Amino acid sequence: MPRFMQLSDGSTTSKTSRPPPVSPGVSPAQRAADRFAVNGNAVVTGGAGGIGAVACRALLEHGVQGLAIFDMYPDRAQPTLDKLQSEFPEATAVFKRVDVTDAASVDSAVEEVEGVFGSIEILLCFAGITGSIHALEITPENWRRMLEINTTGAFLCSQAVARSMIKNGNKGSIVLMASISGHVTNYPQPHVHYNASKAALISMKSSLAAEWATYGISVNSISPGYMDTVLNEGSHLQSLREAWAKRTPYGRMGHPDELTGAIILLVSNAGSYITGADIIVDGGLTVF
Ligand SMILES: NC(=O)c1ccc[n+]([C@@H]2O[C@H](COP(=O)([O-])OP(=O)(O)OC[C@H]3O[C@@H](n4cnc5c(N)ncnc54)[C@H](O)[C@@H]3O)[C@@H](O)[C@H]2O)c1
Ligand SMILES: OC[C@@H](O)C(O)[C@H](O)CO
Repeated sequence: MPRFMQLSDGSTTSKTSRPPPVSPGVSPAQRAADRFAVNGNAVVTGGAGGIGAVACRALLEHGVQGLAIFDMYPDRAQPTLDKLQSEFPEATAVFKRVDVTDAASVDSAVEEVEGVFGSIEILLCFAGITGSIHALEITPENWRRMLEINTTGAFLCSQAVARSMIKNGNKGSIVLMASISGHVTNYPQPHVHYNASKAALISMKSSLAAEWATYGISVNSISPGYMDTVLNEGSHLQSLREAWAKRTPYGRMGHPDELTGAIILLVSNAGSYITGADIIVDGGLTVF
């Protein structure tokens, strides 16, 4: 599996090396495509549906060859996998039933994926849960579960994949799914545990970026605003959805596909000098 990006002019570059020199033999359109090409193999946690599944399609569109979805629910993952495999027959997409909070399950899935694909260059840590409970009513179990899945899970997956990248001498890119909830307090729904779990991810991204830069591994995060996914669906959420749209300068919730530009930037050669960054994609919600 390629350790370096193969460019259309025959040269190679790595995610963290300088951008390729402008080559006279290559058309501007091809250079533009090269800039956002994503080579290698990827693991996407929480990729069975929602934002994760949309991100999987974007990775394959941009050239990822091997894709592994780590998620809890095979019934949700199977239709996603079938669709991706039929749209991208030249790629290999696999599902691993992984609970991201279980270090042993994460380690063995990473080892298996390494065995199938040979290497892992990209990790998207998108598995997560939400939940609205007033702070006075949150139980220790509510608190621990939120932090375990959203924060500890992302750490365990990042650690396992970074160990694999370093062992194989691979450079790579890790993207953590944070949220505007890590920057500002959500309103009107109360969820201090969710907000804390996402704020911790934004901090974790900076620490990991600092520690792993030496190995050529970039670590960044994305902070979406309110996106139209099942996480935010249901008639009981209708009034909240309206309130969120109203608070957003763009006047609407975001579509998951509107996150893919930021994701591809962070894992392609276009992002070769970006590490430790958080990209807010929120229709302007956090400008106030
Ligand atoms: N939808 C939004 O508005 C929004 C905004 C900001 C951030 N986010 C974040 O984006 C991510 C994806 O959100 P989504 O809207 O697509 O939600 P989603 O519920 O559709 O997807 C989350 C996925 O994570 C998986 N998952 C949950 N616990 C897991 C575990 N222990 N192990 C493995 N997989 C597990 C679920 O099975 C699910 O497939 C989450 O981290 C969420 O916090 C969402
Ligand atoms: O901040 C927006 C999201 O993180 C999330 O969709 C919301 O907080 C769920 O209630």
